[in-house]
Amino acid sequence: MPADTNAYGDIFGGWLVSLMDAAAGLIAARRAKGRAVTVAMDGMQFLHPVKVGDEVSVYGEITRVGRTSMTIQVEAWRRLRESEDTCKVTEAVFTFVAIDENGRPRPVGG
Ligand SMILES: CC(=O)SCCNC(=O)CCNC(=O)[C@H](O)C(C)(C)COP(=O)(O)OP(=O)(O)OC[C@H]1O[C@@H](n2cnc3c(N)ncnc32)[C@H](O)[C@@H]1OP(=O)(O)O
Repeated sequence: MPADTNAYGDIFGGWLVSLMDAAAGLIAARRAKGRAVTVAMDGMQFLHPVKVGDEVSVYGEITRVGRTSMTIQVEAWRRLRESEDTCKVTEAVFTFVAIDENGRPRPVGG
């Protein structure tokens, strides 16, 4: 069986979560100007399947900045390979914490 799909050709949810985590991590590192780690992922919902060959796009934005943490809303969208049809397949709220070289939380800064 392919590593990223089930027997019916649907992408595993974990593959999408990984993509979304990576996207949120990019946003967090950029905002924190340094290393940031995932501390929580909330509100995950899978609304539609993704098939092999679909185009997947991931969008994220920071919705809150705390002292050391950032909340990032992430959505994944699918476009059918041979059509303009798109739909949101999943969304989640990620919390990242900026950390220092010892792995301890550090202020995100202004
Ligand atoms: C296991 C893995 O490999 S998972 C993938 C990668 N992620 C990791 O490795 C992270 C592992 N976790 C850790 O190292 C630690 O939990 C840390 C460094 C992220 C946080 O350390 P803590 O001692 O819990 O820090 P602390 O209690 O001071 O909280 C830091 C911030 O995170 C926030 N926070 C902590 N836990 C949560 C949570 N479950 N949900 C939302 N926010 C949280 C706090 O509110 C605080 O935010 P603020 O400073 O903006 O007010």
